[in-house]
Amino acid sequence: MDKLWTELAAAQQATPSLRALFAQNPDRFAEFSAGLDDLLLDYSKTGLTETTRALLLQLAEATEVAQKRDAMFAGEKINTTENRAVLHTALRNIANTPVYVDGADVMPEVNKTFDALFKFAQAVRAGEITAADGGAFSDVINIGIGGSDLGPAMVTGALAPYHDGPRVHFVSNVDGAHLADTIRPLDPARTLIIVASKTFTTIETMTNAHSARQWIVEALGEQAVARHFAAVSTALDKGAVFGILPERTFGFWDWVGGRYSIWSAIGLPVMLAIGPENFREFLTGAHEMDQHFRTAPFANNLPVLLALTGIWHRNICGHAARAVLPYDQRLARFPAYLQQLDMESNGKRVRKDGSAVTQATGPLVWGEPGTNGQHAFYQLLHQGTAVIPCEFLIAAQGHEPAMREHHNLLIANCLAQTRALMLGRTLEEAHGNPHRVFPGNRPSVTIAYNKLTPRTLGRLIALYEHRVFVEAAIWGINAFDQWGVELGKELATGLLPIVASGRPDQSADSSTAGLVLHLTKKDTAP
Ligand SMILES: O=P(O)(O)OC[C@H]1O[C@H](O)[C@H](O)[C@@H](O)[C@@H]1O
Repeated sequence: MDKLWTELAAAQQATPSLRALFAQNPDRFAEFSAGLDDLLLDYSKTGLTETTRALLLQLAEATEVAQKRDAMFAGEKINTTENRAVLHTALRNIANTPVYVDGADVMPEVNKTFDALFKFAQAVRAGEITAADGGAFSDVINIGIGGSDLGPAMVTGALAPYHDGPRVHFVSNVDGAHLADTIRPLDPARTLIIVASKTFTTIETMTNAHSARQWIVEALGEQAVARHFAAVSTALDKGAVFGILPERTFGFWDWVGGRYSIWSAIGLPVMLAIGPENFREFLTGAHEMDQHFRTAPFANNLPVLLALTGIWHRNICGHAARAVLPYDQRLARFPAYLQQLDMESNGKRVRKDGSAVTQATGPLVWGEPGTNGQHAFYQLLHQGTAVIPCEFLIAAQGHEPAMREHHNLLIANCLAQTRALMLGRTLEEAHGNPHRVFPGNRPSVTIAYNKLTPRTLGRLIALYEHRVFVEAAIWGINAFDQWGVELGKELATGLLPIVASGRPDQSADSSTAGLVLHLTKKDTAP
């Protein structure tokens, strides 16, 4: 395997510029793109050549990506540090083929849970499950954080044209401002609150849930809690303690990672907003990508190819970041969603066996929708000293046919950016003005699709999930644990009494002690 890395590094040195690659090969687009129906991955504007692509495909083989993929789908406990299977794919297994964990088929339980969820969502939407006063719910607040927030919040935003249910709001931050600003315009009598937490112990979510409970109790009385709350968790008993009825408590399983949980009961706010049928379409799209990932030859396999561009940029070219740039306003939260998916999964420094990695792992992932980003940070993408590979997402059609002129502008801008990054502008083309020179040769991939439907969104998310999987498989790391978030949580718990008392003890370092004193002194501001 070391030999492959060495050969890749040598081949990279010999790679012509993107300008040259396109000049040499008029068929480059056709040869360096792949698709699944209308979903197209164009990676021709990266430096990959036939040689380096072949080497990367060999690397995927040498690191047993296919075997690791099959082990995941088969329900093997590939999350070794937590001794768990990884089966978010079972949640969208609309083919309903059996999926075994510890010898038992999980599909009957999955189907039962979806039946209950869809029934609940439909009844709330139809005004059959009502608020304490017998009226319908007009608003829903999802209280959750991390995977219990980013997935449903992103998907709810992305599928706005399909909303025909109650308005859905999201509260995640423990900063009281988030809850306060969300509830201010809402009527507690018309509001359903979902407490979404895999563990039901996350301090931010529990704190927000208790304050929201107080808001309901103060306005409607203690007896209203049962009618105004629902819970989503793997710890079903903990919801009952909170006063949430068992029939409004929806479970999922330890084999669903938080950042992979949008396909589970965590998707309840989405089901409420767009309805069970559209949610099923969303699951169908993801299932189609799963099937593609399992069966397509690697040379045409979208998650594998997207992962290989990632490996090329991170490990062979040494680029530390990648930008995700949806030219799709409704995907505004997609970069934030991917930050958790990618960085919490692949921000690791030891392999599965505990040995230190010898290759760089997950890059910094960031981004904003275009065209907005163009007027903000694209300066650095084009002329900054760091090269940041970009991933553009764009639909052929918007949901606003009467505004085609807008959409044409969106497409033209997206393509112009990929072209500008690739071509750059020479000193000669810039008439000798160095400030107007663009180095160019900056790579990007473009993911294009017909329209951002529930099904397409399902495919897109599954594409990125499996991309993260393939990269982790090549690096030999566990993409499914997140021990790196624990230390901060432990220290916060230890600091809370000190902050509450305003009296740091001997154990605090001078910076922490100084900051505690500064932040807990009486407000003397004018
Ligand atoms: O759903 P919960 O158990 O409340 O967890 C919410 C989030 O918190 C944790 O800190 C993890 O880093 C995330 O992966 C998780 O999604």
